[in-house]
Amino acid sequence: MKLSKLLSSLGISSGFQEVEVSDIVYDSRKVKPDCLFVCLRGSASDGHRYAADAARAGACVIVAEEPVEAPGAQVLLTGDTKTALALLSAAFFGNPAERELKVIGITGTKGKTTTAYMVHSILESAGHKAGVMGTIGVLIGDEVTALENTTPASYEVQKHLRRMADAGCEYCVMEASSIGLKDQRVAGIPFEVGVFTNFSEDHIGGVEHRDMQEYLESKAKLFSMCKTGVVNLDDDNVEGILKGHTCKVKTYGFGQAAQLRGADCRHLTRPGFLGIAFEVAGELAFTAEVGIPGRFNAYNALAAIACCHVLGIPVEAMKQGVSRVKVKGRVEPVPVPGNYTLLLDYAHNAVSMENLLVTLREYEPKRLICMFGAGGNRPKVRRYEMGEMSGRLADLSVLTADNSRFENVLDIIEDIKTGIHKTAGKYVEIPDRREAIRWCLEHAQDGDIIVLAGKGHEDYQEIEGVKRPFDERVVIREILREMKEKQA
Ligand SMILES: CC(=O)N[C@H]1[C@@H](OP(=O)(O)OP(=O)(O)OC[C@H]2O[C@@H](n3ccc(=O)[nH]c3=O)[C@H](O)[C@@H]2O)O[C@H](CO)[C@@H](O)[C@@H]1O[C@H](C)C(=O)N[C@@H](C)C(=O)N[C@H](CCC(=O)O)C(=O)O
Ligand SMILES: Nc1ncnc2c1ncn2[C@@H]1O[C@H](COP(=O)(O)OP(=O)(O)OP(=O)(O)O)[C@@H](O)[C@H]1O
Repeated sequence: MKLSKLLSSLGISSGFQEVEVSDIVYDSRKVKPDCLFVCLRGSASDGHRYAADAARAGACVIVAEEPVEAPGAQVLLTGDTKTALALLSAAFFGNPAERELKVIGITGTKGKTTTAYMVHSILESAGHKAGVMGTIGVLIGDEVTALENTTPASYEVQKHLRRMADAGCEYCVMEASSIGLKDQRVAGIPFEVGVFTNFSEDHIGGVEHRDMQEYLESKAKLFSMCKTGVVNLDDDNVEGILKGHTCKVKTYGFGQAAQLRGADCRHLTRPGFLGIAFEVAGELAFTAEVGIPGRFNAYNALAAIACCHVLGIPVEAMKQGVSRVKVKGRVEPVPVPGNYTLLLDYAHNAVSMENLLVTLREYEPKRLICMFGAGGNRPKVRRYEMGEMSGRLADLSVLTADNSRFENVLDIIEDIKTGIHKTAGKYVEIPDRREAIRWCLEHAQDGDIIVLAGKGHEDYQEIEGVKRPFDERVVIREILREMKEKQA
């Protein structure tokens, strides 16, 4: 693409010699001839240090916030290279969000992935092709491409928006993480709708947010980037989220003041299926039956319904969408032949495990069985806490491996047991995860709820630095087949 065309996205029309730019790159190790290199200040390093290397490797233009040495390349100085990267990338990929796609952004501490998949399910039920971008990866049709971040670097965001537009999508539903918003990874995207799910303490410290105020302000940015903001009126921080907003506002919640209200939540249960139903009132009136369990999923469904209401989607598609929704690894049911329920969930810390087990307990299982392990080379306190939580809330804990990384799985299990021993919780230890799943399936009784926690959407197990294929859906199918063959 011509440099002049790219620079017009930054409002620059003169001062540079015209060249053909082959690509945009922000990592000097990936520079290719005639590319434009953007220097970013990161958490561990500073791209400005690599400007000279990038120029020597063939970059023809360097975008920087301070003068840099760049032999043979033209240097463009700007006040904010992160925003520049976002705008240049949008132009490089032909501005897919301006011309071809309606983009919906979802922010909040919890429920982003689930709400995104609910909006996607409703849109597809209404006959609209939509893509999803977030923690699970990029979904286009049935194909999922993994991502390094929930909200990836702006160049990747724009590249995947282009892929969606080329695949004929009308919509992109994307998770806008607070760090993604702070880092300008979605800068320049004219969001059709921004959705706020909820706000609580998370992502503070280290390379993430300085404090809660910065975390809240980062999320709030979405509401000056979208046409309509759909916000949870029951959340205590809604005022903070809307501070400085420039969008129209649509409210949802289970309280009386919301424009779109939920009421009368009730559990739906039959063998192999758990869901939640509620009444939608206010601007719409119908019964929503959600195909995944938990009161929090009634909130996520109401958020998705409110978002689709703004988009003018008919009620019939909303009903169908929330009842059909499946989110990989988020209280995901797996079909089994017996009269019990088997679920996969991503919970891999004490807070999510508490949320999950308290929610499942509400379905009054005969026994609640929780199979889990804990990550190696991660803080031990997480293992003690998870052990204590499962010991307190499950009828039986099955202790096994997760991503042990470079640690011995038996040592990790010992740490989990330290937590369990603070409770009267029963447990069994089966260090091999496949064998632990087999044990659960062989010992399942009618009315049980068995949850395999920790891996969620992941399809690998990381042991000694190697990611080995391990998709629990496949493993379960194989074990069930072996059990059937043994019986025959
Ligand atoms: C702290 C943080 O957000 N880091 C992100 C950031 O990398 P960084 O700032 O650490 O990069 P750096 O190593 O300091 O390097 C700075 C610059 O110098 C460049 N460089 C570096 C070395 C070199 O030799 N040459 C060179 O050019 C780098 O390419 C980069 O442009 O930019 C990378 C590319 O966009 C991200 O992948 C990376 O996310 C890391 C993996 C991460 O863990 N981020 C977390 C905190 C995050 O973003 N999480 C959110 C929220 C998730 C949630 O809601 O649960 C997310 O959206 O994923
Ligand atoms: N609306 C909600 N309120 C509270 N907890 C929720 C809500 N939705 C989901 N959860 C809990 O959080 C877990 C993660 O849900 P989900 O992946 O949808 O959220 P997320 O915001 O994408 O999270 P993450 O950024 O950690 O991936 C769920 O398994 C559930 O236990």
